[in-house]
Amino acid sequence: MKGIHVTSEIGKLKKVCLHRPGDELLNLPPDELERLLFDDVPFLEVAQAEHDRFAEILREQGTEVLYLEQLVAEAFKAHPGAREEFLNEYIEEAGIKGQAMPAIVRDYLNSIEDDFEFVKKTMAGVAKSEIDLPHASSATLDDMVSAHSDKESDLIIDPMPNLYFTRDPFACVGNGVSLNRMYAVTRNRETLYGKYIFKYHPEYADTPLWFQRDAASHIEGGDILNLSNKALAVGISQRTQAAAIDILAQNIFWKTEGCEIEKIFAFDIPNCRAFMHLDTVFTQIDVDKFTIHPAIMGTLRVFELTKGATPGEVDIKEHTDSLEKILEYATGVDGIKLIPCGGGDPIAAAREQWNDGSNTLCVEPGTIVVYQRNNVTNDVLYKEGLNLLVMPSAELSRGRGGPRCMSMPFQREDL
Ligand SMILES: NC(=O)NCCC[C@H](N)C(=O)O
Repeated sequence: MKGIHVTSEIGKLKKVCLHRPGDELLNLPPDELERLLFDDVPFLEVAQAEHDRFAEILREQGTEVLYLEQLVAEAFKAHPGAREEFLNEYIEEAGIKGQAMPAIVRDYLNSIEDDFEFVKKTMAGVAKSEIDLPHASSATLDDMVSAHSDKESDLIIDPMPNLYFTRDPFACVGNGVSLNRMYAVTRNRETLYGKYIFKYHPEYADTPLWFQRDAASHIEGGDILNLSNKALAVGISQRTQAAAIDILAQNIFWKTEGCEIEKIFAFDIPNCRAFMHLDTVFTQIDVDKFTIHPAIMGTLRVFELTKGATPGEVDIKEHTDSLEKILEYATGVDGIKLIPCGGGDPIAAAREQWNDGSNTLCVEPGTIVVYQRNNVTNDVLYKEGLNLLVMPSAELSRGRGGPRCMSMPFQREDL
């Protein structure tokens, strides 16, 4: 089957998009970690081995694994001119200082003939040591200072270390995609890759977009959960603004064709790094089960958005029932059970949520990929009868994301 098809969080996973961590993790300057939204410098070789095991686990379940970098290279191959268009946009958004420097870096990147290597290089970033820096006669003062001053970074273009969290820059909903505008500049550049896949890739070029990367407000895929073909949950979080959910609702209900979603449930979660997205505190693992970080219970407000009666109108109401009841109403399934991360121990819950104990990837109802390190939560899940596919996680978890964050389903079987 061609194209995108995702109508739940749990239907059998047929195709998924990953990104194998690459040289972008070698270009991570330790004193820039906060700005780049990363928490440590991982050991690349081990991170890649862990990631390869993740991909292998998915293939063992019959899932086709697609790689973001490969899809972009295929889009360039299929459409002459796409690579040049991408490069122009990439250079414009790369934050390169000086007037002479952008053209120099552009030529340098363009000299990489192989599309796949070219794409990976744009992801890795560019260091000053790689190119001939401009000299006084051919450059502005800004070029000179940024190229040669010790006070400046050793990098001309930042790496994109968060790319292996393919969940966030775009999100598949039904047969379309929310091409996101991200909270931070460092991650907004990642959405360019999705833009070119959904514009030029032979299998995905006609995908409708429910959100555009130049929107006025930000939304990230970790906040978008497909509860059913008719219902979406979206977090209001550090990364997703309520105003972005208004835009999404307008697009889905009124401005675009082909989306089956009739109800959007907005979950207002605390605004902090540990809970950056809804999927860091809440993921669906079976028809009637969700994992949840207990710390969000009690503070959570849930709003329901539906199509209004007159063009452009969206009706909004707040739900005051328990979360279980709201989820029963939203999914149409009775007897919803919430399984707390950390098994009820607040210290274990906080520790394991920090390492994404609530961030599971469901490959079919009741079968989930989890990080090995979250043993307290994993024990609880075993006892609840879940089938756990356990993956190594010492290095990948340093980026603050788990199996759901590291995957973007392109196709799931309908339930
Ligand atoms: N869906 C997710 O929760 N993704 C994890 C993203 C982690 C990344 N370091 C970030 O801060 O954006």
